Amino acid sequence: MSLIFKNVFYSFTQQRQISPLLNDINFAAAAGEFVSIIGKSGTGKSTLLKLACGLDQPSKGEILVQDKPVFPGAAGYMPQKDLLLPWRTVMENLLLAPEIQQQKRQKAEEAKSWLKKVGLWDYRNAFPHELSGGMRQRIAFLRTLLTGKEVLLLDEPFGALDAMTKKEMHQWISSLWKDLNKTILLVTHDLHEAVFLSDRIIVLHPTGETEELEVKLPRPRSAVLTNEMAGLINILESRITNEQHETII
Ligand SMILES: Nc1ncnc2c1ncn2[C@@H]1O[C@H](COP(=O)(O)OP(=O)(O)OP(=O)(O)O)[C@@H](O)[C@H]1O
Repeated sequence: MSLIFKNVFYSFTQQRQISPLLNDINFAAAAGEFVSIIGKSGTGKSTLLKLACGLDQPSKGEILVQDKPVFPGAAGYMPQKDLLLPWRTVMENLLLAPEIQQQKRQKAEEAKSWLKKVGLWDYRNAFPHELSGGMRQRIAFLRTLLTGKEVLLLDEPFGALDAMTKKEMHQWISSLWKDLNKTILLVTHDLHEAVFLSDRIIVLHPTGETEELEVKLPRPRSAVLTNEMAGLINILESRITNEQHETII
């Protein structure tokens, strides 16, 4: 397993609620699996990703990334905002982290090859303000890929994009991911996105508990909403809105 949450509890010290924000979270993501986390606002999705990044410690329980206790930098992280530095070109942004880690020369070839592969080579010397929202997110995703980590944590990366660009990004990530063999944990509010991209969806409830839904639809998946997809989205919607939940599967 690439990522394991074992009996994880988490409370903020200054938290007003009596029960913990995350309440005995258990799940595992296999190598190469695409898992999404959905849930109402404030249920702790971003907190869960923060723990998976090793940026904070659970109050109780264990988090393993590739069979080792998580540490900062064990997984690649992509936030909702692309955080590209406006004064650096696309290539310079891609090579920022390698530069700090003194791996710029080794990673430069890899960065070039990714830019060519995804059709952004002509933009290598462009500055972020010269790119569309979708292009910026592609660069931000490539930057996460260049970390070379097996586990990638994506926190609502397409949340700020318009509907059409978002759809294009779904197709793009999905076709890229099938050859990557990376484990992806995606936090999203978009149920269609979760169903289109995921092998498995974890619903985080306000009680701090979870339930899971396996997405058994064959790939590549239809860009147009099918009856099966709509059915799954309905199930997820009812699970999110109904706090008195029973197990889905
Ligand atoms: N540093 C903090 N100290 C205290 N409480 C916090 C802190 N950060 C977040 N919280 C609270 O923890 C809860 C979960 O926050 P989190 O951002 O993880 O939720 P989320 O499910 O990702 O929300 P959203 O869907 O709105 O992004 C919220 O009620 C939030 O107010």
